[in-house]
Amino acid sequence: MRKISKLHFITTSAALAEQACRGGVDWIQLRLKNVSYEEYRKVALEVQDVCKRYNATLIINDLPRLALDINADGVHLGKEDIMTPEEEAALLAGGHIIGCTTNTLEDILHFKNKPVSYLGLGPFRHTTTKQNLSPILGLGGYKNIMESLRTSSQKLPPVIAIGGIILYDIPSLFETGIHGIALSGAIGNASDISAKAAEFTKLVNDPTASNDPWGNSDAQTRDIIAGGIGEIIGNITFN
Ligand SMILES: Cc1ncc(COP(=O)(O)OP(=O)(O)O)c(N)n1
Ligand SMILES: Cc1nc(C(=O)O)sc1CCOP(=O)(O)O
Ligand SMILES: [Mg+2]
Repeated sequence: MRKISKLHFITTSAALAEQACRGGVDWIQLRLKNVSYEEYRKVALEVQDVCKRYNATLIINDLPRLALDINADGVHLGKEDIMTPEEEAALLAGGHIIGCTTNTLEDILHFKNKPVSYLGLGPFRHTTTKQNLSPILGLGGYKNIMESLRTSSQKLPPVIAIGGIILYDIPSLFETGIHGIALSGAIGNASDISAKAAEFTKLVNDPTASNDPWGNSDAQTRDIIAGGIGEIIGNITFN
C-alpha cells in the first residue's frame, strides 16, 4: 500500500489537481457532490490521468464502487457513506486504501483492529466546503484527543486533520501528533494554486516548523501570518 501522505488535497477537477501536483502535492482526493455516477466517473478518469503523470495517490470520496471500477488507489468514507461487504472485500484484496471520517476519541477507538488506512479527524474550524459539519474541535480538541491516544498506546491508523485549515495552523496542528492534514479551500481558492501547494508541501514536510510554531525566522513567521490572514479573508463569503 502507498505511504499515507502528510498533505491531502481535496478537489473537484483535473485542472485543479494538476496545478496542485505541479506544486508538489502527491495525494489527491476527488470529492464531487450531486453528480451522476457517469459524471463522477468521467472526472475521476481525468484526475486519475493527472495522478498517474505525477505519481500521486488518487482517493475517491464517497463511492467504493467507483474506486473499484477505475482502480483508484482508495476511497474515503464518512459515517453516512455505504460500503457493501463485497466492496470492502474487493478493496482490501486489491490493497486499496480505505480512509474514514471521525470527530471524537470514541470514533477513533472504534477503528481499533479495523482494516482502515487513515482517519480524517475534523472539523478543525468552521468551513463552507462541507455542509452539516460535526462539532468543531479547534486546536484544544486535537490536543486532548491526540494526548488520549498517546496514553492509551493503542495501535490505530494515522490521523489526518481536516476542516478550514490554513498554512498558519500547520506547526501547532502537527505538534499535537497528527500524521497529516487534508484541505480544499486553502489551496483550491488561492490565486496561484501551484505556489500555494508548494508552500503547504514544504511546511508539512519541514520537521522543525512542525515541531516549533515560532521556530521560523522572523521573515518566515511574518509571511505565514500574512498568508493566514489572506486565506481567512479569502474564505469569507459576502451575501
Ligand atoms: C480526509 C478526509 N476526512 C474527512 C472527510 C469527510 O468525509 P465525509 O464525512 O464522508 O464527508 P464528505 O466529504 O463526503 O462531505 C473527507 N472527505 N476526507
Ligand atoms: C470534506 C471535509 N470534511 C470535514 C470533516 O470535518 O469531516 S471538513 C471538510 C472540508 C475540508 O475543506 P476545507 O479545507 O476547504 O475546509
Ligand atoms: Mg462522504
